[in-house]
Amino acid sequence: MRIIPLTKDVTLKRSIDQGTDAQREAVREIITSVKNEGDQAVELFTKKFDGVALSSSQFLVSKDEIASAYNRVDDKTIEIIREARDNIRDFHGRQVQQSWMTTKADGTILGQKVTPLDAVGVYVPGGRAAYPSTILMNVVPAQVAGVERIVMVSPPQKDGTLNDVVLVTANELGVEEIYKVGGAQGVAALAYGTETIAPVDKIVGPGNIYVALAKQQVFGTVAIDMIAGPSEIVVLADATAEPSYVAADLLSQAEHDPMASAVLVTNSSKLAEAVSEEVADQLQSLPKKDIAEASINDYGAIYVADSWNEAIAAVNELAPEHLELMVEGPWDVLPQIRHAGAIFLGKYSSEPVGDYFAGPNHVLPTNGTARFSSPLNVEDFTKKSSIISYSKQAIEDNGKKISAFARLEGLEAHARAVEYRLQTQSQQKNQ
Ligand SMILES: NC(=O)c1ccc[n+]([C@@H]2O[C@H](COP(=O)([O-])OP(=O)(O)OC[C@H]3O[C@@H](n4cnc5c(N)ncnc54)[C@H](O)[C@@H]3O)[C@@H](O)[C@H]2O)c1
Ligand SMILES: N[C@H](CO)Cc1c[nH]c[nH+]1
Ligand SMILES: [Zn+2]
Repeated sequence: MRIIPLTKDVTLKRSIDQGTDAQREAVREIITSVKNEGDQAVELFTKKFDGVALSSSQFLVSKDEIASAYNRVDDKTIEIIREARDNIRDFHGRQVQQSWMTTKADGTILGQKVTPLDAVGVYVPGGRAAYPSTILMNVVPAQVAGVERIVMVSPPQKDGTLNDVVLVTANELGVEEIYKVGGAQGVAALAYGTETIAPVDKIVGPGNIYVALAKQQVFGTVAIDMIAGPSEIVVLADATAEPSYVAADLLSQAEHDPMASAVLVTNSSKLAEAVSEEVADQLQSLPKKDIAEASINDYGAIYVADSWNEAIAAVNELAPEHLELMVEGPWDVLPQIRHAGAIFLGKYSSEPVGDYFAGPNHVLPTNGTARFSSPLNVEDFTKKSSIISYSKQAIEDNGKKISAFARLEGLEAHARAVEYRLQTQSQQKNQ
C-alpha cells in the first residue's frame, strides 16, 4: 500500500467522487427507459447487465423458489441468521420514537404524530456477492417501524435465480414481494412502477455506483435513505496496534468492490511499514484478490501524521463509513471523532462484527456524507406530522399578534383568517 506523509498539501482521497459523467448519463438513460417502457425496458437491461433473459412474469420470486432454496440451506446457517436478526431487532427496537402531545395552561394541545411509511423498496446488492446481511439491516428496521409493504429487489444470478441464503433470509423475515431485478433498472422500477412492480414511497439499501447514482436521480419522485455506495474503512491506529489485525480489517472492506476504499491513518511510521507488508501478504490468499487489490491500489492509502491532532483531523475530514480506533485508549479518542458512520473501539471490534452480528445497522453513509448523515435507522421508515389544537383562550390571547405577524409579510388573508375567530368570539360574547 502507498505510504503517504500526511502534510497539509495532501488531498485525502474519498471513494467514489460521485461517479463519472458517462456513468451518470448511462443511469439517466436506464431510468428514462424504465419510466417510459416499464417491464419491457427492465427485461432488456436485465439481459444486458445481468446476462439473464427473464420475462417480466418471472421477476416475482415464487413460493416454489423459496421452498427449494430452503432445501439447500443447512439448519446451522438458519440459526446464525436468526441470532443476527434478533440482535439487530433488539438494537433497532431501542430507536423507536413515540408520538407525543403536550397540553399548555391555556388548553392548547401541541404534538408530533409518528406514522410508518406505507411502502418501502429495499435494494439488496447482488452483482459481485450475495448480501443476506443487508436484507436483515434494511428489513428489520422497516418492520420495527411498522411499514406495511416491504418490497425487495436484487439482481438475478447468471442462472436467473436469487441466491439461496438471500431467499431464506427474506422469508425468515416474512418478506413476500421479492423481485429478481437489480441495478439502476431496479431502482427505477421501484420509483416509477412498471406493469408488475407497484411503485414505493422510499427506496433504501446500498449498491454499487450505478445503484447509488440511480437513487440520487430518482430522489424527489421517491424518498431515499442515503447514498450508501462502495464500502469504506479508515483505521486510526497508534504504535500499539497489531499490524495483522489492521491489515485484515482494511482488506475486509477492500474485497467488496474495486471502488471500495481502505485507509490507515497513523502517527507511527513503523506501524505503516508493517501494515503495508501485511496487506501485501494477506492479499495473496484471498479468493477475491483481484477486487481487493484494485481497491487497495486505486483507493487505498496509509497516511502517516506528524502529530496525533493531525491524524484526528484527517479522520474527520475523510468522514468514513467505518472507523476503527485501534489505539491504546480508544474511549479517550472517541470524543474527538466528529464524522464517521460507525465507530469500532478496540482491537476486538473488527469491522465485520458490525457487518453481520452486533446489532447496529451496516447501511452507513459513504463518500464523506457521514458529515451530515446517520446510519440507516428506524426513523428512516417513519415520518412525522405536527399536531396543533388551539384553544379558545389561546386564540383570544394570541390572535392579534398572529394577524400582526401576517400583515408584516403582507398576507392579509392570513390575518383575516385568524381575526374571523376573534370577531366570532366577540360577537358571541355580545349576544
Ligand atoms: N454501504 C453498505 O451498507 C453496503 C452493504 C453491502 C454492499 N455494499 C456495496 O454494495 C456494492 C455492491 O455492488 P455489486 O456490483 O456487487 O452489486 P449491485 O447489486 O449493487 O450492482 C449490480 C448491478 O449493477 C448494474 N451494472 C453493472 N455494471 C453496469 C454498467 N456498466 N452499466 C449499468 N449498470 C451496471 C447491473 O444492473 C447489476 O445488476 C459494493 O460497492 C459494496 O461495497 C455496501
Ligand atoms: N461492509 C458493508 C457495508 O459497507 C456491509 C456488508 C455486508 N456484508 C458484508 N459487509
Ligand atoms: Zn463488509
